[in-house]
Amino acid sequence: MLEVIIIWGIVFVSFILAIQSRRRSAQSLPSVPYTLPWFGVAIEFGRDSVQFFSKYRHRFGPVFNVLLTGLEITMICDEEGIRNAFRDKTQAFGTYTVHQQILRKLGGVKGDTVHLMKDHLFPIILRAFGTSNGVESISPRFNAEISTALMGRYDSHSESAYTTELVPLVGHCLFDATSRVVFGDLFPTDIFPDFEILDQQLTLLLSPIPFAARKAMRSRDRILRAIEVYLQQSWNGSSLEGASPMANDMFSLIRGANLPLSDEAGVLLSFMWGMHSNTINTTHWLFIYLLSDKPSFLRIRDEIDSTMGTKYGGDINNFLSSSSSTLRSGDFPLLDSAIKETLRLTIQMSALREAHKDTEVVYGDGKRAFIREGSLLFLNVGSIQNGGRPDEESCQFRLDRYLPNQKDGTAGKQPPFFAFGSGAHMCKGRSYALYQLKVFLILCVTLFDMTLLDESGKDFVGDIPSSDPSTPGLARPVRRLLVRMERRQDGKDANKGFGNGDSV
Ligand code: HEM
Repeated sequence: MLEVIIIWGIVFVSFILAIQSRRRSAQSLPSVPYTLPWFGVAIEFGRDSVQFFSKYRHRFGPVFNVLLTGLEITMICDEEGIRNAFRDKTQAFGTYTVHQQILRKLGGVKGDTVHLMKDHLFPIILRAFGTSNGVESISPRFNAEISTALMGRYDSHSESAYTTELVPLVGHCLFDATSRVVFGDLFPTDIFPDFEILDQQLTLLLSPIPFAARKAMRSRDRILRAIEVYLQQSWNGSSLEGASPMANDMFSLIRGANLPLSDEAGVLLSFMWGMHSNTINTTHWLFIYLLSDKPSFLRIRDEIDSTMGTKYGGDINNFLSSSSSTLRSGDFPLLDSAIKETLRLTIQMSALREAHKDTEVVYGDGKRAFIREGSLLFLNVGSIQNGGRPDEESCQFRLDRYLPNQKDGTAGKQPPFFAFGSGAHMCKGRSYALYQLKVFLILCVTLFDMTLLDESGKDFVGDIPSSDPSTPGLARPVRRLLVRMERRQDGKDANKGFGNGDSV
């Protein structure tokens, strides 16, 4: 009997809170209606977040409130509003909540390590991965590791051509290379399949029903155990054997915080997720867009072949041993545009903020959205970057959209681009991310003829596979695609020195 009274009591209080919350929201912004107290719009949002935004943006305009698992969130789908929230002139917004969720649920961290991460580790990450000097210092090792990873996979097949799944090809090469660059050769790169599951199921893991993500939790636990073993074996009291200076600086701070070993591993896992997930997914999409569109692919290949010939004497080894600054000099403008276009289309939404005080966000043509202290703000970058409706031109992949000085004047009409965020919390690893994307694509295109295949191994025809609508960060394709890799017979000069065990 007592239990029944308690349960009814909870239900009653939830309803009152829900009604009050609706009344309060109604004073300022429109609210998406819901029937389930506390859960709010969770089911509709979780099923297809892209459709959710498109529907309610159309109905309520670009700024509206939702109740999502007990949290009152203001959704902003407006360029001016997003720009202003990123700029955060009144310093009203923080990122504590989102980092805490990542550390707790993805990293399994039990203690409070958000300040360690934000205030101490992020500046180190920015110096190493967000500046040209930082990337310059790690690029020689990255070039060597990525070539070994790519050619190692090719050499392990006896035939001159082999077929493989696109996701593991891209994922393994980038994951292995960057993990070794940062953490050294002792790092257990064989955790990649578990990392992939964790990334795939992240939305479920972050949801209030994490038991639905049991598979991801098991993967997380296996990864944590492997990182713990790595730390125990490679830490010699002052450095991690073979690791980069940035990893040593980071880990010295983590060790200095006197955390249990499991939390140390969890902090590293959270960092690793930020370092790999978006980069791997973007590279994956870049290949899908280019390989499914032959004319675009051939234009990119011509650009790469021609620059390889004129600037690097037709030898990819010269390219790999050159300074990373040469890649920033605008020698591959079409490739730069293709990467930006891929990011524009695939980043669905990117930023969550909490309001430390009552404030306002100016949006549209001067409208003001009132944001109450304690509520959350969701900056829905995807809806302003890619138009949101499949019939719109801005939803199509256009290789030269971001080419500078377009003759037809379209450069002036480029859609907004916030794939790396903006303002104080802009991505700390953006320079390294772009560097990896470029080098990997240039290597693949120079050394291989690549053909995209469908699940049955036939040449891929038709539309670009749709993305998983439940992933709120960077889109993931729902279809499994294969790729045939065959050593290029033309452009032999650029190929020289590669294959059959030769290394850079
Ligand atoms: C294509 C690859 C990448 C994309 C699209 C990307 C995108 C983003 C975005 C949209 C944010 C959120 C900004 C915000 O909340 O306002 C972010 C934050 C961050 N990114 Fe990246 N990222 C990429 C690669 C990387 C890499 C390689 C690293 C290296 C470790 C990295 C480290 C970080 C960190 C530490 C933050 C948190 C910044 C803060 O809250 O101050 N990212 N990234």
